Amino acid sequence: MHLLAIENLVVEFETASGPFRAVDGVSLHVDAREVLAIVGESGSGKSVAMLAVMGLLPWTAKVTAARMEFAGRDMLTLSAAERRKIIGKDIAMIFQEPVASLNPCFTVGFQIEEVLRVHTGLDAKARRKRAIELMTDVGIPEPEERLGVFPHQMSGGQCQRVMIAIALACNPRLLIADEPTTALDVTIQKQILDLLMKLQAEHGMGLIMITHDMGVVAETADRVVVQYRGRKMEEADVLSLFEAPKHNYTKALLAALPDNATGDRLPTISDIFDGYAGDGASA
Ligand SMILES: Nc1ncnc2c1ncn2[C@@H]1O[C@H](COP(=O)(O)OP(=O)(O)OP(=O)(O)O)[C@@H](O)[C@H]1O
Repeated sequence: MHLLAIENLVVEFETASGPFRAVDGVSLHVDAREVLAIVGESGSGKSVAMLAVMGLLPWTAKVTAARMEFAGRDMLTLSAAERRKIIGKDIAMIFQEPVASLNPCFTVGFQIEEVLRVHTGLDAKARRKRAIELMTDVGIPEPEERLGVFPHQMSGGQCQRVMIAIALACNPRLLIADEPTTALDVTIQKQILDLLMKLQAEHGMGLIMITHDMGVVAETADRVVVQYRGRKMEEADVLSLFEAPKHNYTKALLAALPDNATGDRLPTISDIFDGYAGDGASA
């Protein structure tokens, strides 16, 4: 049994110009202790697919799937109350903009302890102790003092560490990281990726890494799903994908890596993959 299994997921938004299909029949799975990267350029429906799993899409979104199971439970038929018990506890998500993801009005300590209050039976003293433990785990120095600060008093990297602490507060079985390093300085990106990989291994979590960056895929993933215009183009283990990509779009993503630049300009996806009609044509 997979930790998360999705079959034929479709997400359609009601827009002023009619229905818009952001996710078009995506199937994927992830197991415990496995890192699955979902890669594709901006707008390919990576975030929307995972927000559908979390139940975090606005009412204008219509979500259908042949199957959406988490740890053997059918997520499609869960009541809102049952889903709330799983989301934030067994499945947690971190986002691209750590500063914007935290509430500016509350201290970091309050925000970590609030998750523990909602999802665990810990009393106030135990919650504080656990919050200090979590701040230590994510590498924030002087954790006791830092619990009293507000998000704007921390750097972007530190805010992302706090978001990771909040996500890990209830020992989730699955963590979804949506472009977790994109908004951070290059020097900090590596630290945050290393931290995520260390915590994933220590906790034996399944991890879904949403990214547009093949470098991040190479550093983190066991298996990769390549998505384009809402559709899955290719799925492979990470070595096969880099050594023998099957789909033209995957080849274009790889060719657009800075290391593969030959002239004085970086190639873009459309330089390599022009004229693609979205029909799943492979090389
Ligand atoms: N609430 C919404 N209403 C209408 N369209 C939406 C809504 N949310 C997202 N979309 C559209 O769905 C498509 C997929 O968006 P999504 O955020 O999943 O892309 P992505 O691959 O994660 O890229 P990015 O990394 O830029 O977020 C985009 O075209 C986006 O404009």
